Amino acid sequence: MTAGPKAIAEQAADALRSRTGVDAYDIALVMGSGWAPAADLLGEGRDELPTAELPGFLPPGVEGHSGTVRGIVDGDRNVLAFLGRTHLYEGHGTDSVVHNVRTAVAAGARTIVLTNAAGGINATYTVGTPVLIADHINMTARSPLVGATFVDLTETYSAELRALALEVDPSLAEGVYAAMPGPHFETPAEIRMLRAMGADLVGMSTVLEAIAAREAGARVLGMSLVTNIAAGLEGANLDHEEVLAAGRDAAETVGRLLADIVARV
Ligand SMILES: O=P(O)(O)O[C@@H]1C[C@H](O)[C@@H](CO)O1
Ligand SMILES: Nc1nc2[nH]cnc2c(=O)[nH]1
Repeated sequence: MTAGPKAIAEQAADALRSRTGVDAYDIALVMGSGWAPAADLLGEGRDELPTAELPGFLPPGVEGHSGTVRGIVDGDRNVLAFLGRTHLYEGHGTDSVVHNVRTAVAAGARTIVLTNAAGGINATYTVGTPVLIADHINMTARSPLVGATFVDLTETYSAELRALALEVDPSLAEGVYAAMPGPHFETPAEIRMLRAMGADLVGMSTVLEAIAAREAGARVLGMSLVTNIAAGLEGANLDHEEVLAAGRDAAETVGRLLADIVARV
């Protein structure tokens, strides 16, 4: 009988421990498209290894997702940063999407920071705006959970962690993140639908990882970087290069913000 996803996450955590010599990580971050350079500001990188060398991880499938995991020493805390993620649209199923979070929890992390690149729907957002995720709308119609695991999602994105982030920058916007299956971007009609549903941001990741983190009892902080205005709300067409370029431009600002928030967690 093949090992279940949580057993594989335990194996990945054990492999991580033996590779880094770190017994437990305090906090884990997932760096979305364009966020990897921000990780350089999180503290002294001590270990870095390809995630594909750990059980259950797949090689990177998307430009801007390096497929490495970095162990960072931040004062007296051990921070784990996944420089990239696996997306649902890569077609490997939900367990592959949330394996990073399950491995981080198995390695001791009880705080998970999920970052992503997103399209801006809220008219007050401009490209380069970091937005705290207050809640999400899961339009993927998928869940990483199977069976009668009725996980409460009332406070998926920790109010305590959001308050900490707002202490760092009281001007931070907060918004609702809608996750679409992708990999295609949205039609203008879909963006109008999401806006009518109350979404401020639209992306293709994060929500399944957040659900898996909540099932595991970890606190979640979610942050989007608005890398483009969502389809149809402004003239320009959308492409991944634009997303990555916006991430590079904002890396210093969002990296410093993230470092200041992580230091308070
Ligand atoms: O990993 P994230 O959600 O940041 O990646 C975003 C969503 C798509 O995967 C890609 C589109 O450009 O960037
Ligand atoms: N679904 C979706 N994901 C994104 N990631 C970055 N920009 C976008 C966008 O406009 N739509």
